[in-house]
Amino acid sequence: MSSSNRLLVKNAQQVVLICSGGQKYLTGHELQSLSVIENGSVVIGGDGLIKAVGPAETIAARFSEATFDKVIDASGMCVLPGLVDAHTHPVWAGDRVHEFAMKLAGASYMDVHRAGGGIHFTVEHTRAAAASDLLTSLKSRLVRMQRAGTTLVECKSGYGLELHAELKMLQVIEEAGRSLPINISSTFCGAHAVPRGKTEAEATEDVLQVQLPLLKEQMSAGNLKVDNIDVFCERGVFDVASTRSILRAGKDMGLNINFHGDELHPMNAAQLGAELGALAVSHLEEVSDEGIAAMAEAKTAAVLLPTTAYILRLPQPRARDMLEAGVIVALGSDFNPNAYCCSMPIVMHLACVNMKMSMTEALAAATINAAYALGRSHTHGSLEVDKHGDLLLLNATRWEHLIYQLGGHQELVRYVVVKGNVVYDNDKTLDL
Ligand SMILES: N=CN[C@@H](CCC(=O)O)C(=O)O
Ligand SMILES: [Zn+2]
Repeated sequence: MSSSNRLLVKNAQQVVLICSGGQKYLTGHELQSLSVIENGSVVIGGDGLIKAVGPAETIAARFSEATFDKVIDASGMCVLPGLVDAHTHPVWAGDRVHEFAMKLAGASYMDVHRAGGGIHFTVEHTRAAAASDLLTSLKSRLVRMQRAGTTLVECKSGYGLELHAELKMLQVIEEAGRSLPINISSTFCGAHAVPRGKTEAEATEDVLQVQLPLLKEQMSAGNLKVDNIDVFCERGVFDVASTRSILRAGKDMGLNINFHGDELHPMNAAQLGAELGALAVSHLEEVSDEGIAAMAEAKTAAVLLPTTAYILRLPQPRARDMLEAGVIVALGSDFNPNAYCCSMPIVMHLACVNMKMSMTEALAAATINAAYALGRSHTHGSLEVDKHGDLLLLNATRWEHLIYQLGGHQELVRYVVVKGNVVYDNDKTLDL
């Protein structure tokens, strides 16, 4: 074989495939052990897709005549698929460090929100910010995520709450995806809160009659690419009826349904997600048994966000009950001004300790199942032939170090690779 390939990663102590049978998600007993090759190699072709992955000797023999743009000797290292962060709010201006002190002193999330802080504070600053400033801060946040191993990330709008500011945020997300080597799944979240001066009914009408039609126009004209629709379905924010009408309208435009539900109060949002064929519902701290059963049946993924429960001292999402019921469990960082965390390794650690997930469950939730929640598990989330050559290399001989070493990813992650190109080399500053 003599065609040119982009990258050979050879002789890794472990290559963690996650799965090897083309599964789109993993549930139940499939999560007890993941597919791992001891002493393995990976080849990424000139198209950036995985051409081969297998035992080092087999790959060496098969590619003995091949040429590679780059070869990494991964002796003593582990190779994993790039991590997938299934829920973030990374476009905003104005941090909320002052609110952290209030929350530590006992104020609840909704106390702060009702007092005009929380999302409202961020909306005010984001509306006033120039797109170029939002882009600069978004890019630096995405780079931080990437250095912690994330190669596919969901990014929401939702701090505009009116047409022009929402479109500004979506354009900034799109521009970041064009200028940085990271995969983005973009989400319209114009119903993230009821804006000041409007009732819930008026805000719902604005999303249905103004924001979504204009978004559709922009998408049809090829000016904007958006993947998902989101609503914050919560008591005092959007009720089930408003949520249903907005999500249905988004689905009619071809968007995947992926929304916030059952976070602070039980709202039957999980059942709503199942009814609407949602790809995912996030949060679920207050999900009911019926909601869990409905999500398992409908194959609606549960995107669990361990940082939120941790920071807000909420009850932990019932990960074990969901896993036992066969729900597709995914993870997200929920990066936002309330939960300032860019690191999926920390998220996995919290999921294991606080939500009682095993390390194999957490890694699958942060790879193949998170990719499923974004409708991308046919191309991302595992190291299988023809998927994107997105991976990370760890300075460790067992992959579990990535979860075990709390906050240790800065030293552990040696390389991050996207479509066969090294986008982060921990030993060098790359000029991308
Ligand atoms: N719960 C609603 N939305 C975000 C928080 C956004 C914010 O507080 O700015 C979340 O997922 O945690
Ligand atoms: Zn969120």
